[in-house]
Amino acid sequence: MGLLVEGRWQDQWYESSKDGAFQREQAQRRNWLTADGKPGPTGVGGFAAEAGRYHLYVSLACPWAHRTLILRKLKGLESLIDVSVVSWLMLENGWTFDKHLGSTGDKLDHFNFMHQRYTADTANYTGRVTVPVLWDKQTNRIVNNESAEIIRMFNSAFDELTGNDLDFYPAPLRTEIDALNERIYPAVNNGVYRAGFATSQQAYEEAFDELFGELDRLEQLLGANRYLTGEYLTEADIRLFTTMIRFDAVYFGHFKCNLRRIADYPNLSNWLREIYQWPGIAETVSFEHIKNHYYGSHKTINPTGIVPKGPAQDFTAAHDRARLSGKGVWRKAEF
Ligand SMILES: N[C@@H](CCC(=O)N[C@@H](CS)C(=O)NCC(=O)O)C(=O)O
Repeated sequence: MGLLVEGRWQDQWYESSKDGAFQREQAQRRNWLTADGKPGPTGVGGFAAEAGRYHLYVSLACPWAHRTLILRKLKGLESLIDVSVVSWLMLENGWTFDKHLGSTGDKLDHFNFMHQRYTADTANYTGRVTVPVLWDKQTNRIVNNESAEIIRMFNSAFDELTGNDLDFYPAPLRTEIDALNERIYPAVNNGVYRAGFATSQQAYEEAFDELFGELDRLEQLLGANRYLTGEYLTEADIRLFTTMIRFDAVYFGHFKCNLRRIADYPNLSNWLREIYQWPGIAETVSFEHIKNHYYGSHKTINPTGIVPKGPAQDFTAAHDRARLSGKGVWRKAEF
């Protein structure tokens, strides 16, 4: 685990703040890929949607990268955007392309380390080397390394090329989706990390209480709603899914989020099984990468690197969600 300083790799664990709270660095590359190459909400323009031009770097262990893989799959982008998968083990060299440890290798340049991808973008890059990364082969630049934005681009930029009319961020539901994301990101998606990487009892307990407070609210919401916003499966569900699918196997033990398992929440666990069983989604889930990565890589919180064998889980078991009315994914009238 480390970071780049002026283009040089330094092995260094996360620095927490004075009060022991985990600080996540803001993603630094924020350009948008758009249908015609016009600039998006941030960054510069020039990144037009084209088949074969862009490459996605992911870890199958990482919940943020996982979102982008799901949108790539459900939006029919697999033949347009190829993927390189990093190794599950992230130690002194950060993310690597070690093929003996689950990586596909770097399909573009055969780099050994993900930090080489960042210095290929900017020779004197300073910052953490994170996944996902959306890379432009034409300009040799990182388009964007913020998953929340990459999934928005995937939701629409390629529609004319693919003819895919699924909409995970439909206009009439945006206010609700934004509000859910704003609650769920700090308390749940990042909340499990805030609990797991806290270096003071107080910071841990604050994260823990917020996390389970929010899970209780979501459990209640999913008692009335088939999906988070109601009848349609949206981006908000996908973003919650990638944290929930890792919860009982990793966050409960490794990150000490152990008030309750997701399996103990009837609505959340049935919702989780429904999403897991959604066509295409199970193929994006790798418990081999997930468990090996967290337990093997975080030596400060699991010094032996021993990976627990359990828990026994079956996400293919029947769910009860059909009792609530659902319409699947929203379809765009035109694009
Ligand atoms: N804001 C980023 C966060 C990505 C992120 O933190 N990824 C983790 C893996 S789960 C990572 O690459 N960490 C390496 C590091 O921080 O050194 C996003 O959502 O895309």
